[in-house]
Amino acid sequence: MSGRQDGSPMNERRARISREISERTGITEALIERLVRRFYDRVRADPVLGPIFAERITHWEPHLQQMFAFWSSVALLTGRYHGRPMPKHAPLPVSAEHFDRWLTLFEETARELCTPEAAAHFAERARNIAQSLEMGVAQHRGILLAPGERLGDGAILSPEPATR
Ligand code: HEM
Repeated sequence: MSGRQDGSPMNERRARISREISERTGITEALIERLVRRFYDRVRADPVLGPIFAERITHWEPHLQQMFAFWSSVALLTGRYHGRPMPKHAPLPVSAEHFDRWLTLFEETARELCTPEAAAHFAERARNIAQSLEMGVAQHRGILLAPGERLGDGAILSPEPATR
């Protein structure tokens, strides 16, 4: 973690960008903290996702702190997060249904706590990251997903044919 907040032009520029996003969307560090805490309360109570987390996370507070930094970096471009999510997710026993459930709970929580604009800002980023994590999980199993394809239990789920 660098965590250094000197007055360099780079840091000033980053701070200005974060402030602009915050003013436009209403997203603040305090809102991120509320969102993350409530989201993981739901994840832990969820029959599909709860057991996967329970097996891997015993101390929740450090994970939550890491997720505050992650969402601060993703939503406000603060650069607070320095981890690498892909290696942590690639070996998980998950498929499309887990990512869909994760996104449903996350978006529900965001809609409850945020303005529509902030909820959309979070949801768009969450979907993109979830998609790339799902591709990473697939690749870890030797499966290359084409655009629109989803990861089934060990197999590929083909995209639905377009309905007209
Ligand atoms: C199938 C759905 C998901 C499951 C079951 C899952 C599970 C987990 C678990 C168990 C960890 C802790 C890993 C460890 O410390 O060993 C973790 C960490 C993390 N997850 Fe997920 N996750 C899911 C989806 C997502 C999505 C969609 C995002 C982002 C939008 C995300 C972001 C993160 C981040 C940033 C970390 C911290 C990684 C680090 O720096 O250590 N996860 N996840």
